[in-house]
Amino acid sequence: MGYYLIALFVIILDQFTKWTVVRNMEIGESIKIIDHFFYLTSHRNKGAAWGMLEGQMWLFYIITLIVVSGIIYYMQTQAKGKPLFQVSLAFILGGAVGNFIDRLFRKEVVDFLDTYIFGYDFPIFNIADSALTIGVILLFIQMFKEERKEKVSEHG
Ligand SMILES: CCC[C@@H]1OC(=O)[C@@H](C)C[C@H](C)CCCCC(=O)CCC[C@@H](CC)/C=C\C=C(/COC)CC[C@@H](O)[C@@H](O)C[C@H](O)CNC1=O
Repeated sequence: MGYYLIALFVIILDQFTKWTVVRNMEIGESIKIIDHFFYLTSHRNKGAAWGMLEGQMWLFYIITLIVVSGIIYYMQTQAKGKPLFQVSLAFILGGAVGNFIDRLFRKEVVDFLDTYIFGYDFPIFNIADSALTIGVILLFIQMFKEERKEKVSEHG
């Protein structure tokens, strides 16, 4: 149950930051935080990453519901007793739900984290995307750990 609180925290932080951007910034408005590195730019995305599949909301609902139900199933079964596994799933769960709420009520996703560190044309993203990406990375680390553990036990 504790791990769901991580997802809840991600959702609340994600929705609060998006709500603040929507309330205080015009679309397209940009606030410089660190010159040439980091800006807050109010942006909307009707698609997935990089604006893929723009407007395909039903597809996004279906994918998100599959992702969310898969995660809850894994949290109740395979991830039992594996903290890193649980935490990575909780981050992905929080991110997926955060963007799902936007897609449901706004029919688009609010983005505002505008960086030039990852390469000039890196898309503008949000807290939910960050949680999803962190969750995916942690999941890979977890899978790598599991694989190594099996290797060691095989060879003793
Ligand atoms: C992060 C997944 C995108 C997120 O997926 C979601 O919601 C999930 C739960 C449901 C989608 C319907 C399906 C995802 C398809 C997978 C995908 O797309 C592969 C992406 C790779 C990814 C590593 C995992 C790299 C990085 C992306 C970005 C930067 O992330 C830090 C760009 C974010 C900006 O394009 C921003 O405008 C996006 C906008 O906020 C809507 N966000 C979504 O669709």
